[in-house]
Amino acid sequence: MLVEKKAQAQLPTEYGIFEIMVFEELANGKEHVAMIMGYIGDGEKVLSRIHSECLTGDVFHSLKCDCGFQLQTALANIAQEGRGVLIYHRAEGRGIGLTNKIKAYALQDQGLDTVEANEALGFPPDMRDYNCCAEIFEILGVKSIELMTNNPEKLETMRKDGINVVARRPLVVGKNKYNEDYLRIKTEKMDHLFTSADLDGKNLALSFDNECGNDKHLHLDHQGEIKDKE
Ligand SMILES: Nc1nc2c(ncn2[C@@H]2O[C@H](COP(=O)(O)OP(=O)(O)OP(=O)(O)O)[C@@H](O)[C@H]2O)c(=O)[nH]1
Ligand SMILES: [Zn+2]
Repeated sequence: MLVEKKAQAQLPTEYGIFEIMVFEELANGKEHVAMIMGYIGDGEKVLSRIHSECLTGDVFHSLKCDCGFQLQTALANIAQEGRGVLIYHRAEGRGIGLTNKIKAYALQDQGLDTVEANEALGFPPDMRDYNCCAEIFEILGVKSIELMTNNPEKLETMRKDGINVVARRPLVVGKNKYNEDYLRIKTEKMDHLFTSADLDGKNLALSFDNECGNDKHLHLDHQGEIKDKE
């Protein structure tokens, strides 16, 4: 047993009403979250997302990665179907934690890419493992999933751990001039499943007046489009 369910309640959100459950990972005390919408029923073909924690992207709407855009889109897709599960996997910074991720960002400011920055800090490019997520699906009675991801390792771990992946739904949103390299490195060095059309495709229109963008409020809609807000 990798995780233990600790708490559950209803959580109304702007996407609709979810059931939120907290699972403690026994090996390290991490509190993973499952957001469940609708009736899981027979557990077949459940629209799902394993979302790795990214404080900067998810909370502060950073443009340096695509995480925040993916989180919003995944929740919106689940709401559209009225049934699904999002696991919020507490693996900040691909498992190296927030402090080290920000140290890696500082190295990226000096020209290193995401993989080189991790390595310069003495870490492998990606320290995540998804076994606890498979166990959470199992506890929820989810047997087969349509997984929203571009990461082949998530698909492989689910299959190995007995969760049948019936389909992959690509999640390509939020591309902009600040995360172009980050997305490219994901295909070139991490085997993520982007097409060249995804990478060459249209960037978000950023409507900053300055490079910091701190003189305007920006509104991000669910498709990752950025619009001015009054
Ligand atoms: N170490 C490190 N972690 C990062 C960096 N940028 C984002 N992250 C973390 O990367 C994780 C998300 O991983 P990604 O590679 O963007 O995407 P993924 O989860 O593997 O794949 P998808 O399912 O397609 O989203 C989050 O935990 C982020 O905090 C970075 O430059 N360095
Ligand atoms: Zn991110």
